[in-house]
Amino acid sequence: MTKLSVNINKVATLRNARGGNVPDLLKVASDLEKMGAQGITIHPRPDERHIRYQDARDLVDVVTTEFNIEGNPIQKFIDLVLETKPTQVTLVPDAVDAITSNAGWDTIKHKDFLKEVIVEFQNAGIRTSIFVDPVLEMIEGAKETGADRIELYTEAYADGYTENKEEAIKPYITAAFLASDLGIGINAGHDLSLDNVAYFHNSIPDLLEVSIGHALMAESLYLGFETVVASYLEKLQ
Ligand SMILES: CC(=O)[C@@H](O)[C@H](O)COP(=O)(O)O
Ligand SMILES: NCC(=O)COP(=O)(O)O
Repeated sequence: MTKLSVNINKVATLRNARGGNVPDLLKVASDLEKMGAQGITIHPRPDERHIRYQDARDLVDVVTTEFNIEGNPIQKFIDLVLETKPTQVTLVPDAVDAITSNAGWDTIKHKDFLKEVIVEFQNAGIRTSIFVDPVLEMIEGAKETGADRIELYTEAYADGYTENKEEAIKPYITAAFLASDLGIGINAGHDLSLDNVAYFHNSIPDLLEVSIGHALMAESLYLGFETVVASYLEKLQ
């Protein structure tokens, strides 16, 4: 079964816009779980543009499904994850000033660093995932790092979906089969949406989790959280 983990970064964006606590991030996370979300994902960036480090500390006592914290493993992030001990940590190599996550890891070049960080999280009982492009050498490199899972970076799939979905999905299928052969769990995320998620899910074997935020929030502005979450769950059956 593929779990839906809802990324609530953009709820924090709206909250921060007025400096208060509306919408209440903790209540939204809890309500999303009541509506069927099987995980909550956050990505506390160094500039705390949306999710704040304190949000992670508060959410760990609220989230009852799977709690996934994503981020670039700078020391401040490592310390936060070891302090809060979420279900999963997803390591993302994005630059501090990146408008959003925009690259997968070079798991060959950064093997030693990733191995060291991953062991530290695993020793704390935290499942580890690393954000990668669907490139076979990077999947093989991910195996070498000891990560429990990979998260396939799906922006390229989403970009190509409308034009030619059969072509857009090809590298992801190949990468997924290799990951499965290597015994690595498969997550996926970035720019997945109600339009493109079903085809991805139906094409990728052993897909354990999708984390979806930006599109889900935009879709919910029109349709509401309950309808949108239910639609995602139906497409992930
Ligand atoms: C890693 C990834 O693709 C997303 O999880 C990321 O959290 C999106 O970040 P923003 O919400 O800041 O665009
Ligand atoms: N890891 C992907 C994620 O959490 C959400 O990405 P997006 O749906 O906001 O692009």
